[in-house]
Amino acid sequence: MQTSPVLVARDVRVSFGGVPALDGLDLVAAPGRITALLGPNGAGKTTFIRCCTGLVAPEAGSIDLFGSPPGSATARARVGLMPQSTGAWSGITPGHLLRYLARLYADPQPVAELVSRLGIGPFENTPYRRLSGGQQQAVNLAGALVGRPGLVFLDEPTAGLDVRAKRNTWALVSEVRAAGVAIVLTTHDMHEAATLADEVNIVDRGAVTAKGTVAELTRDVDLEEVFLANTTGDRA
Ligand SMILES: Nc1ncnc2c1ncn2[C@@H]1O[C@H](COP(=O)(O)OP(=O)(O)OP(=O)(O)O)[C@@H](O)[C@H]1O
Repeated sequence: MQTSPVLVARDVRVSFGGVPALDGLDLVAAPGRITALLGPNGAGKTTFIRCCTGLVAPEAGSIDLFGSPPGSATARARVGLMPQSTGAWSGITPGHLLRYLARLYADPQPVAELVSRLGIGPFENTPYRRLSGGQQQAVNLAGALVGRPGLVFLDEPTAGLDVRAKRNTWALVSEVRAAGVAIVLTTHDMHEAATLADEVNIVDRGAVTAKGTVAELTRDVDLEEVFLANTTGDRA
């Protein structure tokens, strides 16, 4: 049975210095489904996520999260974000950061459970800026999930991870999906998209140029070929 979408974005438009970054992007995301956004560098994926989390105000179009606008109290309480990078110079430790974030939510996940599930324990008391890229990714993912979001944005969650860490992240993301969370995932890894995504949206120059399930999109060629056929990549 199809559930109602928790994210509905229509004709979203943003430009920076007169240059369009989002040029009429449409997207929906539903509970218990992984919706992948694939696109070349500079296609507008992160800008779209920033619009959905209230960090960038679109010039036109609409974004509805659980019936509320981005940045509203309702949306903030129910939406999690794993950004591509966070304040990497911070001296805060993962333990402090996660306990601080947990206090922002009414019914957070126990931090100890997340720390254990994501293997953060050995570096829980190390300042964030001293962590490896992969360790920082684990902390960022924990931060996105600590508030038990109904919708979570994962912006390149496995970029730079080794194979084992990547598979661990895939398993966790699949568990989160099975718990009924709507997941919007960006990745440059076509294998990751083919493995995880329920629906793929290919984004080029700020708009969706192809969408469908992996099976629908890859009837004749693999996902990499579909990506290349539907993108130009001249905006990086
Ligand atoms: N704050 C900003 N000021 C000016 N230009 C910006 C800003 N944020 C994004 N852009 C531009 O908007 C376009 C889209 O960038 P965005 O980061 O959304 O792409 P992306 O698809 O996430 O790329 P990548 O795959 O490399 O992460 C790019 O041309 C980028 O240079």
